[in-house]
Parts: sequence; structure tokens; C-alpha cells
Amino acid sequence: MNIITIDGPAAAGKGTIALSLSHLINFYYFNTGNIFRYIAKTIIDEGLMYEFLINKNHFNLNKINQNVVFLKEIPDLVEKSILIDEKLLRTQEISDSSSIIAEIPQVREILNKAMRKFIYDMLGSNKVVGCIVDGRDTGSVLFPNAGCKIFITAERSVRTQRRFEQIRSTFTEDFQEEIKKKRVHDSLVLRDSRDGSRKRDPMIIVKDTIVIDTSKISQEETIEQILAIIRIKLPDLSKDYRKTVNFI
Ligand SMILES: Nc1ncnc2c1ncn2[C@@H]1O[C@H](COP(=O)(O)OP(=O)(O)OP(=O)(O)O)[C@@H](O)[C@H]1O
Ligand SMILES: Nc1ccn([C@H]2C[C@H](O)[C@@H](COP(=O)(O)O)O2)c(=O)n1
Repeated sequence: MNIITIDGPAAAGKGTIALSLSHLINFYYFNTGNIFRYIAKTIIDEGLMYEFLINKNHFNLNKINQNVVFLKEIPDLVEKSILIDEKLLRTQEISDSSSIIAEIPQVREILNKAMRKFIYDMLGSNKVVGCIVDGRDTGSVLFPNAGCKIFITAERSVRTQRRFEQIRSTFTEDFQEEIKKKRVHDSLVLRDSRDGSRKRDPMIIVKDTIVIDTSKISQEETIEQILAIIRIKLPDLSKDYRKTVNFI
């Protein structure tokens, strides 16, 4: 299956690497974190986050606005999460909330189903050669049959620094609260713990996954390593195609 999964902890560089790689090999790139972020944003916008936090295990997901009723399938849920301005999804509040919401099995079930359908439709339409998906459980749960599974990680201090710089360069003074390094660090600690220890679909490294620690290597080196892995794992990508994208 021409699906490449890239999992790993927050701020490890998955999205950046996946996006660059998708341009190089002409694959479609799908960021699964954004769909969890989109749901978090919706709960926050509906003013329901407080209620959600105190009743986490009994929260009535049907309470959410008719357009976003989780328990019914929302046909354009994935499309909505793609079309929204990504910057609106990258606030600290949404980062923290999305990780909490992602613990709910019902939410995961519905989002996974919607994401799988979207990707399979995309591949089936023959508009794309393949797809790169990134997240926490894309190789272990979402696409266990993916042809190539990568896990990108980095030391937490490195990830804190990367996220800190990323936020500083993205947000203006309206987001001063966002740029305190301790808050970035504390948020990563909490998210690492929640994403790695939740009962349903925790972030794990499954046995056919190749782990790349990017703490001391550049983005370019990481991409080189992944291209070398893809050559072995996805040998069926046609030779002609490989030549056109400098794949060999
Ligand atoms: N060697 C590296 N590899 C990847 N990203 C790096 C590297 N060095 C610095 N970065 C930077 O780290 C920042 C975080 O990367 P990115 O947002 O892609 O992480 P992520 O793993 O997708 O995070 P999240 O899961 O929270 O969305 C980006 O600004 C990226 O440019
Ligand atoms: N496959 C996924 C992707 C994301 N999540 C949750 C957990 C994360 O903390 C949150 C935000 O993701 P990010 O944008 O940081 O990649 O969404 C998940 O549980 N499973």
C-alpha cells in the first residue's frame, strides 16, 4: 500500500518532514493531528470545554452544535479540518485540549473511520500516487498495513526549543502567553504522558516501524534517511516515476 505513516511525539518535526517529503515524492500529505485539533476548537468555540473537563468520562458528545455532532457521521468533517486556516488550530489551548479529547474512545473511533475513508477515497481516485499521514497511531492503528512506517522522535529539550521557536515565528504579540518556554515545556510533558498512556490507541512503536531520532540531525538528513527507507519499503513505485522525482 502506498501509504507512509510518520508517528511520534509533539514537536518532533513529523509535520515539517512529512510535508517536504510529500512534495519530493508527489504524495498527498494528511496531518491527522489537525482533525483532533479541529474537534477541540469546536468544543472550545461552543463554550463546552469546562463542562467537558469535569465530565470527561460522561460527556454527552451530542451536545455539540448540530453541525458537529460526533456521534453521527459528519461527511465533511475531514474536509472542514483541512480547509480551516491551520494557524487557528495551532494555539497552546488547542494543543492541550486536543490531546485530552483524543483520549475518548468514541471520538477516536469516529475520526479514524472518517480519516480512513478520506485517504482510501483519495488513493482510489488515482489522483495521487500515494499518501503520507502523520500523527500518533497512524502506523499502529489507522493504517497497520502501510507500506512504510516511520517514528520520528527527538529529546524533549530539543522539541521544547523547536516548538518555542516555531510559536515565536508564527504568532504576533497577541499571543504573548504562547511564547513562555516553561509553558511550552510543561505542555509537552503533559501531552507526551497523555498521548503515550491513554487506554485507547496510545502512541507506541510497532515492530515494523523504523525509528529516527532527529535531536542531532537536520531536516535534510532526516529526509535523506526516509527516502532511503522508502526505496526499500516501497519498491513498487515505478522506476519512471522515481526518476521524475529524483527518487533514485
Ligand atoms: N531536524 C529537524 N527535523 C524536523 N523539524 C525540525 C528540525 N529542526 C527544527 N525543526 C522544526 O521543529 C518545529 C516543529 O516541527 P513540527 O511542527 O513539524 O512538529 P510535529 O512533530 O509535527 O508537531 P505536532 O505533532 O505538535 O504537530 C518546526 O518549526 C520545524 O521546522
Ligand atoms: N493520530 C493522532 C493524532 C493526534 N492525536 C492527538 C494527540 C495530540 O496531542 C493532538 C494534537 O496532535 P498534533 O497536531 O500535535 O500532532 O491530537 C492523536 O491522538 N492521534
